[in-house]
Amino acid sequence: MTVLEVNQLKKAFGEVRAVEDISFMVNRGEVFTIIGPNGAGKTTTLEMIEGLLPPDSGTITVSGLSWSRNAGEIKTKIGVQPQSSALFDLLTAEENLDLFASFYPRSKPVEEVLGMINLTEHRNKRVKSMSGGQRQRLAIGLAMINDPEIIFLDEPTTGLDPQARRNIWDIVLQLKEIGKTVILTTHYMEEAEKLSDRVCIVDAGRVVTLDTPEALIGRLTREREVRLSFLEGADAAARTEEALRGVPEILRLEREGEKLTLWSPEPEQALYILLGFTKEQGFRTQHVSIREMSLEDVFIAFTGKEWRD
Ligand SMILES: Nc1ncnc2c1ncn2[C@@H]1O[C@H](COP(=O)(O)OP(=O)(O)OP(=O)(O)O)[C@@H](O)[C@H]1O
Repeated sequence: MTVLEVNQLKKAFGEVRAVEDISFMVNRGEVFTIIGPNGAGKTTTLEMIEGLLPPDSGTITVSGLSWSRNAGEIKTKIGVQPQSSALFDLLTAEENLDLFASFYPRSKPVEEVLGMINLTEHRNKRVKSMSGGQRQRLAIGLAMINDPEIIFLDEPTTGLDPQARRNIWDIVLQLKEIGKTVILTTHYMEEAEKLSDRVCIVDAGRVVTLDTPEALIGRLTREREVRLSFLEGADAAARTEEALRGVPEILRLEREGEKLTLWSPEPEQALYILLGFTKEQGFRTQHVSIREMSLEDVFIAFTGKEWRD
């Protein structure tokens, strides 16, 4: 069931065409991640969906409602993670949650939210003495205080250390478990791959591709990189390289000393041929690996830009 539908959104700031044409639909209960290079239009898109910025054209439907007619109702259905700078520094975690809860006619018990964001023990800690990770968790808590259907998290893990980042992943997965829809942006590829049901890649204000991480990776060329090295050293590697030239399953070969790398659309078959030859010659191989494609390869293939991490 669709909970969010975005159709042909456009937004310009003077000469800057931040969002050219963005359309997508999000299903209930999914983690939907928007990724893209710097300035691709991700934040502008989120701000339009969140009702903070009016689009120049296009439509946004949240659970069948539109901002122009049902703004009050939409506000009860969405939760937006505030910038951690918007938290009240002198208030405790619990006081911040109480305050935000008072803005809504209906809210989730503060106790429950503290548990979900793993701040029960720190409920009486003031924001100003919290770590970056604790502040981000509190910001996510504020986004869920009105028990919304859709939760927007704009780069919730940027600048956090790996452990703090993982703690945030746990919260996202818990939200998914209880049936919430999460719209996420991130600059971390591993995060997008791990958390998302579907990933939408935007570039220059347009959707360039949208699918599950697995399907996106599967759409790339089936060529795989196979690496190995030879215990007998460079000579054995050179002789194997020579023997494999012209094998139809092997598209390309590169050698550096005792290390050999090859590219093949049928890596298992290529390895079978290669190992047949090395066995015959009495060469011993080690560090054999087939590199799998990742979301990072998808990103580079679709945007032509390196991923920044
Ligand atoms: N209020 C504004 N006034 C003028 N230009 C803006 C404004 N907000 C965004 N832009 C411009 O619109 C483009 C898209 O910006 P946006 O912040 O949506 O990109 P983003 O994909 O979120 O980028 P990042 O990954 O760097 O956060 C950029 O060129 C940006 O400079």
